[in-house]
Amino acid sequence: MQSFFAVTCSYCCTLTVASNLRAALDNYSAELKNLADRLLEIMAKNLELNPDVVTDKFKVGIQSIRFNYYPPCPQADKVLGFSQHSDADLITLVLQVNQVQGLQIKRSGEWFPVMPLPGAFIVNVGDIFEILSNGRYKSIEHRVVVNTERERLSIATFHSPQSHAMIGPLQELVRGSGARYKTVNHEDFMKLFFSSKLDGKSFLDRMRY
Ligand SMILES: O=C(O)CCC(=O)C(=O)O
Ligand SMILES: [Fe+2]
Repeated sequence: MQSFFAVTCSYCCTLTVASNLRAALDNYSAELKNLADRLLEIMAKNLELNPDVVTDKFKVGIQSIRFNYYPPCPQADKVLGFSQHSDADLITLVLQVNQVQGLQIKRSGEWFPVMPLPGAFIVNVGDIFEILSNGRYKSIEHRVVVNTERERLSIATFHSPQSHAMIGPLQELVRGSGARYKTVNHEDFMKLFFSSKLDGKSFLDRMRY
C-alpha cells in the first residue's frame, strides 16, 4: 500500500504541488470541512448539547487528508491493505474513488464489507468523538483487504478539534454515569496515538478508566 498524507488544517494545502492539484485540494478540503461541521452539528444536537459546547469542541480545527493506493495482489488472502484500526479523530469522510470494494467494518466481532456507492462518502466516527461523547457514540473499527486483480484508490479526510482543545468526556455527558475516559490535551493525545500499535481499538483502551 502506498499513501500520500497532507495536513490541510487551514483548509488549504501547504505543500509545494502543481497549481491545478493545489486548487483541487483547496476546494476539496474546504467543501469537506463544511460537510464535517454540518454532520458534527447534527451529532451534537442528537446528544442534546448546548450550542456553546458545539462551537468549542465540535468544530473542525485540524483537517488532514490521506490518499491511499492499494495495488492488486495475487495472494490477496494472505495480506491486508490496511490493518484493523479506528481513526484518532472526530469524524473521517472516506471516498472509495474507483469503486473497488475493500473496506470492511467490525460489528459484534464480525467483519462486514462496505460496498462502494458512486458519489457517496463513508462517515467513520473516530476515537475523539467516542471520548467527547463519553462512549455514547462508538468509533468504528475498520480494515482494508486487497483485490487479486484490481487496484484500489481511496481518499480519507480526517477532522479533529483545534490543537488547544482538551480531549476528554464533556461535563454535560458525564453527569450520572461518571467519566469513562481520561482527559488529556490534544498534543499528548496524538503522542499517545503515534506511540501505540495500529491494533484495533487498543489505543482507545489506553484512554479508558
Ligand atoms: O481505504 C479505505 O477505504 C480506508 C482507509 C483508512 O481507513 C484510513 O486511511 O485511515
Ligand atoms: Fe481509517
